[in-house]
Amino acid sequence: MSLLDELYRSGGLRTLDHALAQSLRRLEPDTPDEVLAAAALASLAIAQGHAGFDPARPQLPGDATIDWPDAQAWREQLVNSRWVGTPRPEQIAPGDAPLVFEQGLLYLRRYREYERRLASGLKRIAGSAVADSDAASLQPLFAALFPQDGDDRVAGDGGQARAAALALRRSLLLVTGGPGTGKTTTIARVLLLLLAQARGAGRTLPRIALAAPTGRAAERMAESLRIVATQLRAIPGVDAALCDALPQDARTLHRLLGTIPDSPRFRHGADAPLPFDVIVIDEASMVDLPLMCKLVEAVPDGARLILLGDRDQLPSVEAGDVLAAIGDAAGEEAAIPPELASWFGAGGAATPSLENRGPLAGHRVQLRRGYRQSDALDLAPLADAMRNGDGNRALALLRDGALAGVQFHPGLHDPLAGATRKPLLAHWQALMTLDDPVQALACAGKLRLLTALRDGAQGAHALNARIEEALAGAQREPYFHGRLLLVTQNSYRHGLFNGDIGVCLRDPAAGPAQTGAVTAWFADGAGGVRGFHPSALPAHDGAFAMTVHKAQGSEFDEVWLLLPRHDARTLSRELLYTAITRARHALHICASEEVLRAALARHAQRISGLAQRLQSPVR
Ligand SMILES: Nc1ncnc2c1ncn2[C@@H]1O[C@H](COP(=O)(O)OP(=O)(O)OP(=O)(O)O)[C@@H](O)[C@H]1O
Repeated sequence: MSLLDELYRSGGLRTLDHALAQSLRRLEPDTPDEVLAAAALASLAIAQGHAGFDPARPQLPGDATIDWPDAQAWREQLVNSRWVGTPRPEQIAPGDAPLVFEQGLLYLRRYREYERRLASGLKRIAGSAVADSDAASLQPLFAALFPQDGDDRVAGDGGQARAAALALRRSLLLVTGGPGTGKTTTIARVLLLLLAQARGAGRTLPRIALAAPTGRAAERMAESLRIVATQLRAIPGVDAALCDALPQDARTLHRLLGTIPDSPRFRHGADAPLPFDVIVIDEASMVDLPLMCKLVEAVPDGARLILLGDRDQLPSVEAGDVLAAIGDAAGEEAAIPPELASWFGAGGAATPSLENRGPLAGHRVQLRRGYRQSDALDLAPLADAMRNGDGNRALALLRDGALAGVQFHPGLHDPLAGATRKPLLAHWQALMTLDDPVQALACAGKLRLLTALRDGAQGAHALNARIEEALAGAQREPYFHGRLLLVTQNSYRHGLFNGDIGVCLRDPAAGPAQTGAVTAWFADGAGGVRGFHPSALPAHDGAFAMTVHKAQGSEFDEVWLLLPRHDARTLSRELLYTAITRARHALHICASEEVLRAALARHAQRISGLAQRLQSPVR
């Protein structure tokens, strides 16, 4: 049996992957079987979140054991195939070859081009000079925003102040850090400095855009920014008029770039750059390779791009772990620009030296200290252990039971049965007693059951069905009073986005038999709500339980995390870290020790050539 047939029969390939290989065979029947198989695997790689396929690390989903070809011989066959282009790194791949072999990876041509274009776009932004100004005039405001005296908590570990200083001097900046390390707080201060800088130089104020990959993340970003703006007004030496000029709203990346109906293209791109001088993207770890490429190409020359994110979270579902690659290429830490070192007193001189001299060196700051303290939840030690994949430490902490707000239920595979059923259902039953949409949505955000899987007995679908039945009976109406909904598709027409959560409420004046009296309510992002007839909604699911992937970018007061009975490839330390950091006040983990340990031993690693491209000098 040919390798391609073996792969297809094993069930690991998708029909699409197989069809690509078959079409190459039809066009040229002599194409070696290994080349066809590699083409199918390059197509499958995208669906698995990789940018390309590495013949030295072949793998299929499922348990099939395949006798893989020797990696070196396989590579040679690929580079000698007419279907495979081998352009130089900065060269556009030839249009007549659907595949590209480069840096040891076989790419679908389109994804290789996304990587090449993204790398070249990031280098363009990193290399462009920022508007020069008299830095000294900003020093008093900087000192007010980032006091350097040891007692003041705003000085923190210096990471926030360093990020701000760098943002003044760099047109590309990556600010990474875990939840509550002050990314939004810092960026609000940076924006204020940039506004003050422009005003001091007599220039028009910079046009600022805030965006995030999902509607929920954009809403959270805008909310945090509004809170920080209020705090900033109270700082002596900060001009309230400048605080008023801070942006109040954030949008999704799709909306920022301008979707064109039924097209993967956007209105803004290299030919029609975004009309902004400063572009800040939150939750950048969720942005996939094609979208980041399109964003970066739409950043106008001379504009600033600031990416905020937590690289330890799950990478985007689609291809590429872009934030991690940019982080790797930028190196660990950036030094304070020498011209601003005096702002940091004695500490300014002791800045890290830059070992890494690539084009992105000096463009990243990692915020390390967490500020979002809750007396109710002591999450930091567990989050650190999980982030580092330290199974022994994580389990010791969980078994010990000494972390406030964290409860471990070892071996509990069904929280909807036994002693945990009642308290879980009680929360949603309380939701069903509410009539006011604002209150109901606030109540909805308090508790969420998170699962690693979508399908199967422990998947989000089955759990939602069981919760819905428990709440409203087997004969329930599809949109019963108190049902939670999760939007699974972006709809610009509705202003509803993948990940948005809504609640169905019956009009209190309507009789029980009255149909059409249920409205699905969603937050409008400005403290209000918007109602939709359920039949008019874009694609949606139930939302009492949801996958960790869907919960990314959201937070809940109480999180119940349910892991599958048996280890699964989707489990990883990034998935666990993302899940537990969704909790604000209480966290319950239902899992066996073996599955937790196996998950923490696995990295949600993505195969990509981006970091290497970003490290090579600009030509
Ligand atoms: N230097 C600081 N001193 C005191 N409090 C701070 C400091 N930085 C941030 N905080 C507080 O910590 C909390 C979290 O800050 P912020 O929302 O900016 O973090 P974040 O990294 O953007 O979080 P997330 O990843 O959840 O979006 C806020 O309540 C903020 O006021």
